[in-house]
Amino acid sequence: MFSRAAIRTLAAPSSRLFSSSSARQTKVAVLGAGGGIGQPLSLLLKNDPLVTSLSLYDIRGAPGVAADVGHVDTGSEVQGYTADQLDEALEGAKVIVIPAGVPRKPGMTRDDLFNTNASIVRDLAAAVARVAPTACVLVISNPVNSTVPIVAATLEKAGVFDPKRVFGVTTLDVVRAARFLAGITDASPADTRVTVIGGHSGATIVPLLSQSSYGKTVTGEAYEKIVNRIQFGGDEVVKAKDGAGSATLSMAYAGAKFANAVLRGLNGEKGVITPTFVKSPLFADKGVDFFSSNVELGPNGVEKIHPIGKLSAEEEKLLEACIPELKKNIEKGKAFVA
Ligand SMILES: NC(=O)c1ccc[n+]([C@@H]2O[C@H](COP(=O)([O-])OP(=O)(O)OC[C@H]3O[C@@H](n4cnc5c(N)ncnc54)[C@H](O)[C@@H]3O)[C@@H](O)[C@H]2O)c1
Ligand SMILES: O=C(O)C[C@H](O)C(=O)O
Repeated sequence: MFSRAAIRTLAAPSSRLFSSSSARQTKVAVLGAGGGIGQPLSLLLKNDPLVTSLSLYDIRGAPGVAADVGHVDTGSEVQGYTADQLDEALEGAKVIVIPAGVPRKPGMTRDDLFNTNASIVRDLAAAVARVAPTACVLVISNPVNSTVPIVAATLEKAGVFDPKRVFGVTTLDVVRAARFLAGITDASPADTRVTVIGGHSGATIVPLLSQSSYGKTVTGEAYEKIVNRIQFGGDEVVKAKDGAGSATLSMAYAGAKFANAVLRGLNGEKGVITPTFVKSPLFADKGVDFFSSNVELGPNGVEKIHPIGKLSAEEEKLLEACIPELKKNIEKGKAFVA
């Protein structure tokens, strides 16, 4: 049915999504694995050659997802855990991805999710502090601008916070920016990478189009439009899903891509650089001590936080609008734990 070459192609791991360095391999845990993001994310992680063991936890449905994903013919072992098995799920995990929590419905902001998701994320972080205190924690649950400070403050309270190992996953903004820019320039998304800084909601999302060779050709109304689309891409999906949730498939792709970058860094690969929302000195003097910017990943997590570089006048204005909102979101997260 298939030629030898075709069989080889089918068996090869996806080179588009995952890059693989020679592997010191790793146990990865997904908390919220039964959800809209958790399921496809688990499938994609099963296909990542850097993952040796996949631990799937949710308050409902994870054993079923694990049984299903576990039949995929890649090398990693998969185990599912029920609501009362969180500690077992975290045992030995080096990377922990958290998409647990409720998604938006039309008309809601990400901040409207705070009341439900803050305590979910805090309780998961407390378990991480207890069982896997040196793991890298990748936070997807919204509102990311507040949930990352919640995770950091919870780990800090337990005396195990390492700013190099807590990440807000803002990769979907980067993925969207590349896709949308490719759409209006007819270039390949591989050539339209855009650094996106700030946070992960509306005005706190600041795309630096001026730093991209294709991006800087976009001006006037087209510029206003694409910035708005990158900042509010999430709303587009929420509206189209019409009450059935928010981005899950593109988020799973983005989450797997970022997890692979972290794994490559942990494996000692050099030059792994991507935007992510971390404890950062860049705008600490303005009271914003978590910020997304290009970060080099390495064997300990964050290796180096890159400066934001030169901004256009429009980007300076976007940044001005970002800072006060981000500050409010971060303070809300910290206050919740304090
Ligand atoms: N960072 C981003 O770019 C980004 C993108 C999309 C969605 N999100 C966010 O990700 C979160 C999840 O979205 P979704 O569409 O997968 O939602 P979903 O409702 O489909 O899935 C959430 C899962 O979390 C589980 N869960 C709830 N409480 C839990 C707990 N205490 N421990 C473990 N699991 C728990 C639920 O059982 C469910 O399976 C939302 O907060 C959403 O806003 C973030
Ligand atoms: O929009 C949302 O609520 C989900 C996510 O943050 C997104 O950007 O798609």
